[in-house]
Amino acid sequence: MADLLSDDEIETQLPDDWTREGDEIVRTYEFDDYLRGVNFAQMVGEIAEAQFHHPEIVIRYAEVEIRLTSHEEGGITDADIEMAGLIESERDA
Ligand SMILES: C[C@H](O)[C@H](O)[C@H]1CNC2=NC(N)=NC(=O)C2=N1
Repeated sequence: MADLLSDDEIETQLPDDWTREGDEIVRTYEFDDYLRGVNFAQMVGEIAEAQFHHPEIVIRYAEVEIRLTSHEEGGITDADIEMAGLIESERDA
């Protein structure tokens, strides 16, 4: 059971371009077209399965919103921060 992060820990550990919204960390990625977003969502899903830590993924036209929280802990933990970092590194790949 991971510990909930403090407000300061979240603030300092949140990757660039991610924002905190209550018990979630959020980022919206923009794409040139819809299917690039769909493909990105698939990649995020694969990371989620590997990590066994699953975000909410909202696929819109030319953008994908990712929301992360640790449901069992009821807030933001290291698992969320780590997942955001993994998504960022895949996005940059
Ligand atoms: C039973 C529970 O859903 C599982 O242990 C995992 C699956 N994926 C999960 N994903 C997220 N974001 N939070 C969880 O607490 C979580 N729990």
